[in-house]
Amino acid sequence: MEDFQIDATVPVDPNVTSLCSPEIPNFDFVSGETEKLEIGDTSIDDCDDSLGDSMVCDPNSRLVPTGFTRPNRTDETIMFINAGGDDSKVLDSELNILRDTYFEGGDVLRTEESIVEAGDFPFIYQSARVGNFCYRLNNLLPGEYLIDFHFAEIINTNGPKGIRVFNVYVQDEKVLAEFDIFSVVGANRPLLLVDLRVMVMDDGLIRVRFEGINGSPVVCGICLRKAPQVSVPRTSQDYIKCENCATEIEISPTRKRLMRAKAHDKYEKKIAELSERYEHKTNECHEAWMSLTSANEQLEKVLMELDNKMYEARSLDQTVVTQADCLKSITSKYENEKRHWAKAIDTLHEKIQIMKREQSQLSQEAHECVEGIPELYKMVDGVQALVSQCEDLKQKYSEEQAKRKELYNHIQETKGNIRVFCRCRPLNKEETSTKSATIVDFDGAKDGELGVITGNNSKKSFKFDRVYTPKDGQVDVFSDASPMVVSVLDGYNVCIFAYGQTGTGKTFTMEGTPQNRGVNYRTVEQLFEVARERKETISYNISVSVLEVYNEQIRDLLATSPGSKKLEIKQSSDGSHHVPGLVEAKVENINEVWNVLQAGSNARSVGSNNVNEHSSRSHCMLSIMVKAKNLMNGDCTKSTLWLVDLAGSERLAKTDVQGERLKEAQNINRSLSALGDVIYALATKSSHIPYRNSKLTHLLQDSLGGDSKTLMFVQISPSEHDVSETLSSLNFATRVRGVELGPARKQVDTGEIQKLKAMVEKARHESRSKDESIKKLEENIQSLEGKNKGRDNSYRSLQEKNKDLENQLDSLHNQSEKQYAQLQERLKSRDEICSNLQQKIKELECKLRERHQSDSAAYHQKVS
Ligand SMILES: Nc1ncnc2c1ncn2[C@@H]1O[C@H](COP(=O)(O)OP(=O)(O)OP(=O)(O)O)[C@@H](O)[C@H]1O
Repeated sequence: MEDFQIDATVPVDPNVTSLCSPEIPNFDFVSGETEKLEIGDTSIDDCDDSLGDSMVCDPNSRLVPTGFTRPNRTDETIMFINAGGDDSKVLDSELNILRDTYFEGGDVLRTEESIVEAGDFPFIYQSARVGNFCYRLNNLLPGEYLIDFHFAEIINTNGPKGIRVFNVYVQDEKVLAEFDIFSVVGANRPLLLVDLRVMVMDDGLIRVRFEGINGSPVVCGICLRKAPQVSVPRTSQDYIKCENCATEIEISPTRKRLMRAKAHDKYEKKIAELSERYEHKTNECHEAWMSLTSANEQLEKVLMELDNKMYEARSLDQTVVTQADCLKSITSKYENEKRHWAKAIDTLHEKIQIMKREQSQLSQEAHECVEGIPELYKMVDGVQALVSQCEDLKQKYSEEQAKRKELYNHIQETKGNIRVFCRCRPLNKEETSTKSATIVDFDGAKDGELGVITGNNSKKSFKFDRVYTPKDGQVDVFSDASPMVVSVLDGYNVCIFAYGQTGTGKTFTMEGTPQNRGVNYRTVEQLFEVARERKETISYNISVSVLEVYNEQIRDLLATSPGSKKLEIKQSSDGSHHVPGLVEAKVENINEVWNVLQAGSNARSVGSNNVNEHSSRSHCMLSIMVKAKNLMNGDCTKSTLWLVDLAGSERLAKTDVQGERLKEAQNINRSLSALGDVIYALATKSSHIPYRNSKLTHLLQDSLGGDSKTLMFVQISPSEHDVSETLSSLNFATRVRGVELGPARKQVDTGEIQKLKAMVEKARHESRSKDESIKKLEENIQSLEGKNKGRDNSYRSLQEKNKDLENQLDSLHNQSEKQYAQLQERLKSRDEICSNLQQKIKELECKLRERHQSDSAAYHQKVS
């Protein structure tokens, strides 16, 4: 390798001069086509200086150094191969070297680009062999040859530097180590390494091998020349030729020795000097190389940093843009929220105004209420006074009622607990048609007197509590009976029965007709009316039973399934009598009562061919049970009203009946006699009252005697044909009434009765007026209390509402303020972040600029 000396033709570039890898000590690169690096060059003048004046004109003293010739293509060129081999030229026609040239490996690349500084052979640089490859040049004559290598980075100019670092071997000796074309000349520039001296041995073979270290080797062309003969100064001869005149000057042996010694010294000196220079240059090259490498590295780093900074700047830009967008959206959101909250605040303000108005109104109302409180207190006092008055009145009323009851009872008693009303029916159609005479005289009827013409112009007079002529209607009859009826509501047992001959109007008086309702219906009607009147003080519970007694058998007329079970009269523990199993229909109003009565009437007709016939043979009994509760004092009473339509009284006397009819007649007779006996025993205050002699009296036991009141309707016929029956009935009635009261007692009664009546009326009137005033007072109190309560409630509710609204308002206000503050804070923090970011960006930009400037300066500095 030390034998090779190379001239390199490189473009004139002020920045690139004489660069050489330290690993290639034998290569010199000469800048410029015309310039020569005169390493080891010696001129004849130097010889003259060294040899003295006598040597100046000696031509042999001009020695031309070898190995540093320009690569001109002269006759000594054997062949010229470009990388592809297609443009290769073999200049030595005697040798067929091209045919024996082998290329192994690598690829050929071509380009149309031309390199202007390529000298006489631009075409060489338009193709290149790339990759690891080898040339084998055969059939060369033994001897020395010179090889030129043509390189150019034209093929892969755009690739990064340093990827094509390679070694070159000639004859298996490394002639180029880690050779990098780009680092020497850069891109698109030719590089010519010339005059690699190679010795061809007897085999006539030259092997040139390219191997990459980093990337692929590149070569554009190879030129092979014969090495010129080295001109040796003719120091061995005795003569030297003058360079000016070509005169041969004879040299003496001494001088010759001297000259030789001198030349020897001179050359040695020159060699030493050259060695020194060479060493120095090598060091310089090494340093330059090192500095270039470090500069490159630094440049790399700087560029990397620059890239990083650029990337950072770009990312920061993007961040800034994103932040700005985010900020914009936040701002718009904030604006929207601001608008929303402003609207909400406006609404709240409106609400506050409304609420304030309401509050002031409420306050006003409250003030009014407060102002009205004394009045209210007065009213309350008044109400309290009224309440106490009311209580007082209630007490008085109770007392009055008790008194009234007592008086009423007293009146009833004075009238007689057993009262007898006589009623005469009109002549019926038959009697009228037969022009039957009327034997009843009603002249004293108003005074309860009745006369019956018995015949022979004799007249028998009777006196009763009331006498009703045929003209008297049902209303007249009931008006007298009603006070007794009302007694049942006062807790007295009452018994009303109709007695008389068949067809004299018993049923008519008791039941009546739908157009002319009788005592039964009117009694119950009155009971409900009075009960309704007294409902504030007394509550009544009324139930009804309907039954009949036929042949001493009790039959429930309200029983839905007339049972086979025999109904019996039982005595309760409290002494009252009742019939277990008897239907007691609870009635609330008169319509229900009417339905019950109708049901009883219908049941009575069942199983009978002739209703009237049957009715005359049985006792029809309507029992009205009254349970009363005094709401003022809690007193309870239980009383019964019996309304009895007795069987015809004439049955036994009139006919001489047999069998069943006789039995009926006997039963009727017995029961009516028993009734008479009981009434008689009561009147005479007998120790034993024979109630149990018949089912009729047994059933009526509780309503006959004691405090109970009895009313008997004795029904008579006006017809002369019924005179005996009429007299019989009137006698029976007289017996009942007469024995009971006696005429003297009745007489005494008249004045007192009037007096008591007036008292009762007065008491009743007072009681009613007091009741009314109490009611009114109570109503007033209630309404006042209600109003007061309502006002209190409304005031309270309004106050609560007001409080609620105020609380809501406060909370809303607080909430909105909090949110507003939060939003402001967020906005502030966003602003700060933004400004910080902007500041950072600015700083970074500044830094980047500074870094860029400093780096570029440093780079420039380094490069320069
Ligand atoms: N005061 C009166 N005014 C008009 N008609 C009457 C009066 N009293 C009875 N009558 C009529 O006389 C007839 C017989 O009356 P009612 O049937 O009531 O008699 P009675 O005594 O019940 O008979 P019985 O004992 O057979 O049941 C009926 O048609 C009735 O309308």
